[in-house]
Amino acid sequence: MTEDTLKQREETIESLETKLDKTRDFIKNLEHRIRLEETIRRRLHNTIQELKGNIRVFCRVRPGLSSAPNSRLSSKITSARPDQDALATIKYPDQEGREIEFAHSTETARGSQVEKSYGFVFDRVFQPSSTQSEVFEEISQLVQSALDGYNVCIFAYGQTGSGKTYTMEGPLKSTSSTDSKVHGEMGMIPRSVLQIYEHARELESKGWKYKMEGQYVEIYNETIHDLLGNEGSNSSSDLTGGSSSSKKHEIRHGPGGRTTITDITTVVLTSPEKVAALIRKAAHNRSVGSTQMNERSSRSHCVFTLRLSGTNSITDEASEGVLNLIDLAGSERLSQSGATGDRLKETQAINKSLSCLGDVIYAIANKDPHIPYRNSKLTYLLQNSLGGNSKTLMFVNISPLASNFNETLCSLRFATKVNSCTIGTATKRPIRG
Ligand SMILES: Nc1ncnc2c1ncn2[C@@H]1O[C@H](COP(=O)(O)OP(=O)(O)OP(=O)(O)O)[C@@H](O)[C@H]1O
Repeated sequence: MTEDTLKQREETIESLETKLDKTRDFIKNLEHRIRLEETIRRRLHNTIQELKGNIRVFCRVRPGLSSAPNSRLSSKITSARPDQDALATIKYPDQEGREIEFAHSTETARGSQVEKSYGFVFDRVFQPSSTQSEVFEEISQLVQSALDGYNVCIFAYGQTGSGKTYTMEGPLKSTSSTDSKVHGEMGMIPRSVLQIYEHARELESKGWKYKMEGQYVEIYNETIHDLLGNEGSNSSSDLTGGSSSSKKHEIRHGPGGRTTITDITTVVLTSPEKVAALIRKAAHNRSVGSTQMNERSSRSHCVFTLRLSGTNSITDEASEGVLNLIDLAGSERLSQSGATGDRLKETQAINKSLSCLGDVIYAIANKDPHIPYRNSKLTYLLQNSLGGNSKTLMFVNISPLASNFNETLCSLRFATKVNSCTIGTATKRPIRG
């Protein structure tokens, strides 16, 4: 090689190195801008959520019974007799999907029929034809908030058989099947976790690393049961088999607004498959309870908690958010249930804890000096996830049957009260350590 060629090559290398340095600087600059934009996105996202209100109510109407009734569904709608299975007259008057109107005829003392109409307005009304994915689209922004470091509570409220579990979990088989129709029926819990996984993975390129831990508990007759526990095991779970533990669990509120439950199983969620296994195990433990306690699933509150801790090694930011998804116990009134003995005790416990939930929400909205969190296990457990530091959404699930009209009216009235509450501005949870 001549000296000239060598020199030429050296010059080319030098020029390429300079170009490479410039490109490196450019990339560094872009990465810095992306990180800044992520911080701005978080702030803007939160502002949008605040403008929408920190407490929102969505109404969802379950489809009617098909010609070949689902036996579980028929047996759940206890007050419906075949001759009363007619659908109520329901109208959805507005284009925006926020209004619902129920028409109901009653007989006067003279035996003539009068039709009365009852109208309600919510943040969103989902008709029976609404799919799980349409419903999730409306809550996905809220789920994102938990990843951004906020506390989020999503409740499903309504009478037994109105579609609370379907909304939250979907049909049980949907969490394990790859069949696309069944998969399409997945409820809010698996969809939330999947979305969180996807976002967390995207955020890795911006320096964020997340740890996700899940817990699933049942509150039955004011007692906490671990739905992920194995009899005789301690705090870690392999999510296989097992039945609900009979251990006594206490709620503890620690520093920095962190709530823990003693002796509870916490599962580190490393894959969507693990979430599906978690839901299957919780459902199994619940059904074990049901056969022993006569349809216990309808008589207990189920709380799925996902704790998301994130750290950013580049910007030194940290966030800790909690997402609670709660399938509340059936809300039917005592007079309707005709309960006696143990059933009466159960119904009283449910009614008390549901009215405590209402009281807590009103007290927060009224800025009362005393918020009665301690009046029920459910509100005490959710103390740090309800109030100024949180975002709350309530689904009011309702039945379309005319025979369920009175219960539907009660549910819609409760939900209207909740909807009239405005909870203070949410702030991020303080970071531990
Ligand atoms: N939107 C829907 N689309 C199709 N099926 C639904 C829908 N909502 C509910 N169902 C079906 O209706 C039945 C009762 O619903 P689900 O078990 O969710 O009621 P629930 O309110 O959770 O009752 P419980 O208080 O007993 O837990 C189930 O068989 C469920 O699959």
